[in-house]
Amino acid sequence: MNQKLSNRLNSQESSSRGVEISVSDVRQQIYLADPSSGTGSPSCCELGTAFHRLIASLLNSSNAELSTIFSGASVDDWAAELRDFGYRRELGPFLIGNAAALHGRGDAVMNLWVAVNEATLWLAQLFWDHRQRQLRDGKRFNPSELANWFQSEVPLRLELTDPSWTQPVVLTGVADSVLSLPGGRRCVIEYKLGKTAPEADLCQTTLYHQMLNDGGNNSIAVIGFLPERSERLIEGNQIGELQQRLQTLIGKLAGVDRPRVAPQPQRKPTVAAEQVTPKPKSTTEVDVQSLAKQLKAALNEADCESTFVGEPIVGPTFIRFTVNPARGVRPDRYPRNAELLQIRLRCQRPPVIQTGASITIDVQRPDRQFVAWDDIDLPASDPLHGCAKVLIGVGLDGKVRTADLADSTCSHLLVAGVSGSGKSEWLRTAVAGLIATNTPEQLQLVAIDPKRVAFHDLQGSPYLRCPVVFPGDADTDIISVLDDLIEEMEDRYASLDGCASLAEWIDRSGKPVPRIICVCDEYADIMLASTKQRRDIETRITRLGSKGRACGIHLILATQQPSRKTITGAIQTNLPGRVGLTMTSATESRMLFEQSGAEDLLMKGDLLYKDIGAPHRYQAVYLSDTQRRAIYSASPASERV
Ligand SMILES: Nc1ncnc2c1ncn2[C@@H]1O[C@H](COP(=O)(O)OP(=O)(O)OP(=O)(O)O)[C@@H](O)[C@H]1O
Repeated sequence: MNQKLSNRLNSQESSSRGVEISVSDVRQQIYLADPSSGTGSPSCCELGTAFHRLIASLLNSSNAELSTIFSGASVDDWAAELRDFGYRRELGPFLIGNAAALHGRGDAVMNLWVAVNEATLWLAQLFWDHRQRQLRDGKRFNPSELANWFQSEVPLRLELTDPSWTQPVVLTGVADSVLSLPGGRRCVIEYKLGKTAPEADLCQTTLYHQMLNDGGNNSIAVIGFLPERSERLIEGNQIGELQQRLQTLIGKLAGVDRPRVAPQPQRKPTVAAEQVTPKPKSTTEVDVQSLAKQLKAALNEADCESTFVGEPIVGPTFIRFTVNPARGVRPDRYPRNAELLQIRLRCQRPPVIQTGASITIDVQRPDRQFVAWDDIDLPASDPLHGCAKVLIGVGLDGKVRTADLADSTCSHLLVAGVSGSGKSEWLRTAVAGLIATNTPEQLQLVAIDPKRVAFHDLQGSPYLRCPVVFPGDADTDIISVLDDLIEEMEDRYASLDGCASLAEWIDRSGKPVPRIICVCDEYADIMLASTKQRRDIETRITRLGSKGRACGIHLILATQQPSRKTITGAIQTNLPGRVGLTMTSATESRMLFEQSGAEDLLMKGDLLYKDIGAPHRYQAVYLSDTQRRAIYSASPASERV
């Protein structure tokens, strides 16, 4: 990052006060207001991340590498060299490392490859033109100066004020790239892979531009690789009106555009999302009939002649068709032909197919809906006991599914999913649901955060039994955190005095006793630190898992890596409730559910949940950063009026 920019960011940070809101919150709201304009997300999240990494890595090449790349005699040579270099350094290792997850997704990989070609050609042309200008002006072309043009992943922060607001709003975000051209002009660039949501992308970029505080001279560009390059450039003098409209929306989202009311976290936070978040669309807005026709034709092509049973059910994420196979068609033909169905129905992932008494085929909705926190009802809370129900998601019937930790079938939860599948969001929403339905006398949280980002906002919360645990910090001993829970468990057993459960104990004493819930994001990080640590942690998790429920101590553990090393036999047995977000392979899905299926989920909170019986599919509830902070920092229920 250049010095000027870094100075500005530091000074902005120190002067910040007011309600904090992130650019991605604003983007999400704009997308939710018109999801028909695109998928809202890259065509495939891991591929999008790989693409970003490749561009950042090219731009961060060493001087020697840049000199080699730009030694050719034509712009095509430069592009070829950039592409080969990017392949060797980023793309090749990514494709090899994710071979299993990318199996059957040849179209998406091809798109990525075309996008990489387009992106390297674009960069080569940009630099070539610069070289030609340098030569024309009699100046030396120095490839290493190009790297200074771009700053990747630039963190930005800006305090906004408005006369009609009750307090300032602090806007935060990370811009993909800031291009500083010779002559002082700067351009904010967002790279998008695939058709996302053009309006939301433009607004996001406009906000980054405003956060750079560059005045009217500089332009913004949203450069998409769809996979062919598409560029939307807006000059500085056209940006003002858009910024004004965005400021109005930000005021609403942050809840500062009207007199503030006392926080009521038991229900919904003060975010004015109801004004911008549409309810899920009715079934008539998806062309279910034409999708059914396409599905029937694809099934016939796959020699899976079928009769459709009942009406298709339209959920927020996918549409479920139930079919009966014609005589002579074996049920296992359906999953084997999932990839053909994916191609014919033009879906991102193969449909999830479950076979049983009849066969269900879940086809991704072309206009996927997210389930906003404001659209759901939280589980009821008992004045004495509080509520032990954890939000899982919303099912096909539109109903909220919860897991009752007081129940032995789901007293502890294991959560797994690849990076970007929505694990951390799910955990944070689960914690928000618990906070919103309990007082600190009814609930104590132990939050373990190896990635340091999942529970940061919880710090200082009265619901915490101990400060948020960041494994790796010098003064943090994860084993003693678990030992403290075991000690508390043994103490509680000594006090239960014949009561079979925490509920019975509370009823007998007439006083609340807090349920203790230990939530850990990415527990593989602490498990795999060393063989000894792995054994030590496994022993403690097993003890808490086997005895914790009766005295109200529960574990919710998440991991990106559901393997034999992290989900050992003892952990499998003692953590009965399973939340599976998108996984990299059928093998990982089997680790959690003893069956495949989670590898075909659609990221962003699309999940399977299982306690007893077969897994069922839900869409996790979306809680914006602002809403989450409002709930995490709201006064506890006991102080509410
Ligand atoms: N329920 C949801 N509804 C809508 N979007 C969601 C939902 N859950 C997650 N997302 C989107 O998916 C993105 C990735 O989510 P999240 O950070 O929770 O993934 P993750 O699995 O924890 O990844 P990592 O392990 O890399 O942190 C989020 O930035 C958010 O935009």
